[in-house]
Amino acid sequence: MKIAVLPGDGIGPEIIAQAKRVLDVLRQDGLPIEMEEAPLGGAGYDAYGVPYPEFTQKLCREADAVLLGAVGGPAYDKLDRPLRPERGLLAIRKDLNLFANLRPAILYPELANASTLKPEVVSGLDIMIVRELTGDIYFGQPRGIAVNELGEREAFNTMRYSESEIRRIAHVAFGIAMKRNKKLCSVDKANVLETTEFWKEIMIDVAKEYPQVELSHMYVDNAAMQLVRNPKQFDVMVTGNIFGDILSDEASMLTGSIGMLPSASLDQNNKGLYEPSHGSAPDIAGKNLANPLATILSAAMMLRYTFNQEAAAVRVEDAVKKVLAQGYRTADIFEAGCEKVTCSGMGDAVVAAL
Ligand SMILES: NC(=O)c1ccc[n+]([C@@H]2O[C@H](COP(=O)([O-])OP(=O)(O)OC[C@H]3O[C@@H](n4cnc5c(N)ncnc54)[C@H](O)[C@@H]3O)[C@@H](O)[C@H]2O)c1
Ligand SMILES: CC(C)[C@H](C(=O)O)[C@@H](O)C(=O)O
Ligand SMILES: [Mg+2]
Repeated sequence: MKIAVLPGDGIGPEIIAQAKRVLDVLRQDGLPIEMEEAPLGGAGYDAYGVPYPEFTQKLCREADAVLLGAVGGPAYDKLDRPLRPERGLLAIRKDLNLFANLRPAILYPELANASTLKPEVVSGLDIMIVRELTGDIYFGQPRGIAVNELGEREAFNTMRYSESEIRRIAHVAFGIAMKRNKKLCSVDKANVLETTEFWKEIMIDVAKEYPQVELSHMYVDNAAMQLVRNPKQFDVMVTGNIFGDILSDEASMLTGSIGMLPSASLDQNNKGLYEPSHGSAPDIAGKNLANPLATILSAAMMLRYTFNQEAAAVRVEDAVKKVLAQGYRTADIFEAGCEKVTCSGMGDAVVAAL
């Protein structure tokens, strides 16, 4: 089980350290886990002058899975666009063909009060957001900032999806729906954008191969509203790269904190990159305050999706449930009556629970 570990920037190294401790426990208990580290994002720029260095690329290509912290930070925001940390993240997703991004928003019962929504709105929540990750306006050409024919500067990006790109993510989403409650909601803006009108057409076509799945469609603006009005109407949601980026951050707050939302980014063969859905949180970096649970839960997803180690994945998830039941809380999910712990303190608790 060869894992490339990319701590990244900001809180990345702090949260990755805790996930590594969890994997160390599993290794001591017999899983053949090998971990090797490499820099990505700002750390890549600092070490090699580029956000996705060749050294990192080679390690990730050779590994079975990649565990990533987060990238980015104010120190790098003034760099030329191709050198910025976020470009490193997009590059690795594209390079490894990680087109299927799974972002499960699950509310642990103990955190019902940590959500900013009323407990009855979110209790029992279990949504899987399937986000297409290597297409859309993120990668579409042409893009840029240029002077137009009137001599004025203008900026442009291109929303683009090919039929095969939509088909393959549709199959992933329908496959997941088949294993869950056989309900899939495809989110688009087909009333305005041709790209997503086409998306909807292909979703309807692929649905013929999954007659047991009930497919519905929703415009993205309505979906954003419904996610806070009545999130439990959703089971599996599938959408494009940009809408999925936004809706998954929104869904994270249903679970109490963005520090709770893990993710898996998979290729056709379930090789995957696993990372929390949140960013490098520069405001709390270096203070040992970050919530490491999204990263630890991402490691659990890695055990499940890439390594087929369901029992080990459940063991990690159960350990997370246990520490929450024991009342341990990082600052982002803290409530009165609980015990506030640091990032490494939460790691201690999870290791003890394991
Ligand atoms: N996958 C990634 O690597 C990724 C994702 C999103 C943003 N980013 C980058 O991160 C930087 C900061 O972006 P941002 O501020 O918009 O988003 P962010 O997710 O880093 O932070 C948003 C807010 O959530 C809090 N937060 C995030 N993760 C947390 C955790 N684990 N525990 C407790 N609190 C947490 C932060 O303190 C902040 O207040 C930017 O450079 C951005 O490009 C990277
Ligand atoms: C940092 C950024 C490139 C990234 C994205 O937009 O995909 C992030 O927001 C995410 O959700 O993983
Ligand atoms: Mg995002």
